[in-house]
Amino acid sequence: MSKSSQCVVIGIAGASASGKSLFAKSVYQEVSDELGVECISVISEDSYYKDQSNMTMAERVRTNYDHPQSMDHALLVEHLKMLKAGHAVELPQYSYHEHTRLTQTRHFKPTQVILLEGILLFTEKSIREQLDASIFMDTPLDICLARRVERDVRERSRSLESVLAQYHLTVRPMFKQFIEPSKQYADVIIPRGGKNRIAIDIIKTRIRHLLASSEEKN
Ligand SMILES: Nc1ncnc2c1ncn2[C@@H]1O[C@H](COP(=O)(O)OP(=O)(O)O)[C@@H](O)[C@H]1O
Ligand SMILES: Nc1ccn([C@@H]2O[C@H](COP(=O)(O)O)[C@@H](O)[C@H]2O)c(=O)n1
Repeated sequence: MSKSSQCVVIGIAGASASGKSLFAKSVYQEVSDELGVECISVISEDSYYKDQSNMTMAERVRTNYDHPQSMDHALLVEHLKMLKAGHAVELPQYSYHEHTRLTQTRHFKPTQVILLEGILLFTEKSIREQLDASIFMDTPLDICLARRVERDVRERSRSLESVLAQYHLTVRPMFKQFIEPSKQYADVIIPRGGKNRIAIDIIKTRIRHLLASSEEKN
């Protein structure tokens, strides 16, 4: 991407397991198949969970990962500003097994469109100010819970008991306190989740327009 090109950031928020990643992945796959991998990329807010390498595993397990303070949002905002200015960043890599950042980072160059997905994105004004469009995945919580149980047991090495305990202790209460109220900041609210075909097509059309108008300017 040349420094004069625009870098558009589309935020995708919503409950855990509401389908944010799947939605972002589907849009990414289809846009990159059509227009090339160099024009679009995905960043997960989860990469910006705070580093906890100085804590014991017992302490890490007790962290409330659904509270805004668990995230290094200042670093995320700094990176978004750098990407928008045409500079590459060192993207942190996160381990759900270790509950902390990995030591290695990923060298990440700006693309014309960045899909940024995460539960707490709209709760911070400083992040909202960096978003060019905001999408909220409005999937019923019971469906999110069923999907989270399956995903966390399969992909995040969790037991059924730990997923349910965490859900009652932090995931649901923090959704009610922080995430659900942040829906008011969305430009588009998408029901049902990551496989909503019409929503994927609408966002793809918007991206095509953004890319076309950015080419006209250059
Ligand atoms: N519409 C859907 N139908 C069926 N499964 C879905 C749907 N949306 C998401 N999933 C599945 O639910 C799980 C959680 O979705 P994911 O996209 O990881 O959620 P999030 O990023 O919001 O936490 C994943 O295993 C995903 O494949
Ligand atoms: N060490 C961690 C870090 C995060 N979580 C949970 O992940 C959820 C956010 O990710 P999604 O892909 O589901 O949006 C969040 O609800 C945290 O509870 C975790 O369990 N362990």
